[in-house]
Amino acid sequence: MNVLVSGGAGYVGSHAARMLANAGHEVWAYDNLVFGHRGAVAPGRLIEGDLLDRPKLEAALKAHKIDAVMHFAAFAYVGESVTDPGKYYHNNVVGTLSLMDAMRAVGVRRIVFSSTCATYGEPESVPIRESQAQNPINPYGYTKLVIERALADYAKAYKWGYAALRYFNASGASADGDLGEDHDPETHLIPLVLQVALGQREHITIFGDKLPTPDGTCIRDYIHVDDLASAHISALERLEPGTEFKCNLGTGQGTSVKEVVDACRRITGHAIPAVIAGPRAGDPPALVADASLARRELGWTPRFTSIAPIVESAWRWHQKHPNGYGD
Ligand SMILES: NC(=O)c1ccc[n+]([C@@H]2O[C@H](COP(=O)([O-])OP(=O)(O)OC[C@H]3O[C@@H](n4cnc5c(N)ncnc54)[C@H](O)[C@@H]3O)[C@@H](O)[C@H]2O)c1
Ligand SMILES: O=c1ccn([C@@H]2O[C@H](COP(=O)(O)OP(=O)(O)O[C@H]3O[C@H](CO)[C@@H](O)[C@H](O)[C@H]3O)[C@@H](O)[C@H]2O)c(=O)[nH]1
Repeated sequence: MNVLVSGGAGYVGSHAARMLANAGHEVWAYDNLVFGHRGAVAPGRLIEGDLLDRPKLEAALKAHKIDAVMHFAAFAYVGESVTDPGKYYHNNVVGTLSLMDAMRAVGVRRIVFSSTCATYGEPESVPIRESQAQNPINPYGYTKLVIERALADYAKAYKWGYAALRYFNASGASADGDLGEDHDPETHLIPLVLQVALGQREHITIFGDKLPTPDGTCIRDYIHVDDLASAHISALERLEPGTEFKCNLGTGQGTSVKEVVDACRRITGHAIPAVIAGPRAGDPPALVADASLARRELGWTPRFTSIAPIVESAWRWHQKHPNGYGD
């Protein structure tokens, strides 16, 4: 297939684009480079453009005879979405509608969308199944939920096939250490801990150690970025007009913040000082996927099921690229 990967210069999108190309698809990354990196895209495969630029999008879809879109482009800082919701609704909702309408105008009817477990808000129970109520507790989560709904409506009315994949915590890096996580500012736990091991930070701050979890720190479901990528490809290859997938993407395993820090200590051999602070506002104590639906519907199985190999892959990337992509 000819696939347009929006946000293809970003963290998850670049891994998916590379895996798609390796699987024999023709791939074009569409990214405005606000957070993305030229070095994360295969040479000659970047179309520099904004989601809100409808004419440019339509031209790209037409010129490359695009069959399907993988849509990663969005803003994803939960805290900033609370203080500046307009920025998030504009980019994530208006921007995505611009993309969807460009697809409609050109006749592209397959899309795989990056949703998030943040659409569930405070979960009713853990592990989280797709049937749980979606009540986001921040604007970022709402922007993703709005698009899930819009996709369902477009799919019904215009006979689209779509997948809304609700990721848990994307983590890790490509096996060769050439693609990885480079966010500025960085807010995610694993890269921050590894920056301590690289000597770029004094310590890691642990947000809360008296939460209702076995060791008192937050539990998350860390899913390797290449496993996310392979789930996207499985979904894409199953999309027909009228197909609808709404699946969690996680491992089903919870790992606490302390366990992540300990794994990083073992793997890097660095003492990694940790400072305990209060919990971060809006952080649920535990988020773990029931990942069985994606296994059944997408025929997908994550290869990374424990934190150590995920951290090992991230550590390879950070050692090889201590300053990220360097742009
Ligand atoms: N990283 C996670 O743990 C996680 C978890 C759940 C969901 N998600 C979702 O997955 C997607 C990818 O996340 P990521 O961590 O790779 O983020 P990222 O910031 O690394 O990548 C997003 C890319 O989209 C581009 N972009 C943003 N707005 C754009 C616009 N208007 N036009 C063109 N390009 C634009 C950015 O330049 C960037 O390259 C996002 O939609 C995010 O909400 C991520
Ligand atoms: O310096 C830090 C950073 C994080 N944490 C904790 O580590 C865990 C993971 O945090 P982080 O890596 O920031 O990820 P999340 O806040 O869980 O959010 C990510 O995962 C969500 C889905 O779970 C996505 O929706 C978001 O886009 C993505 O940022 C949380 O318990 C945090 O409280 C710390 O203790 N110290």
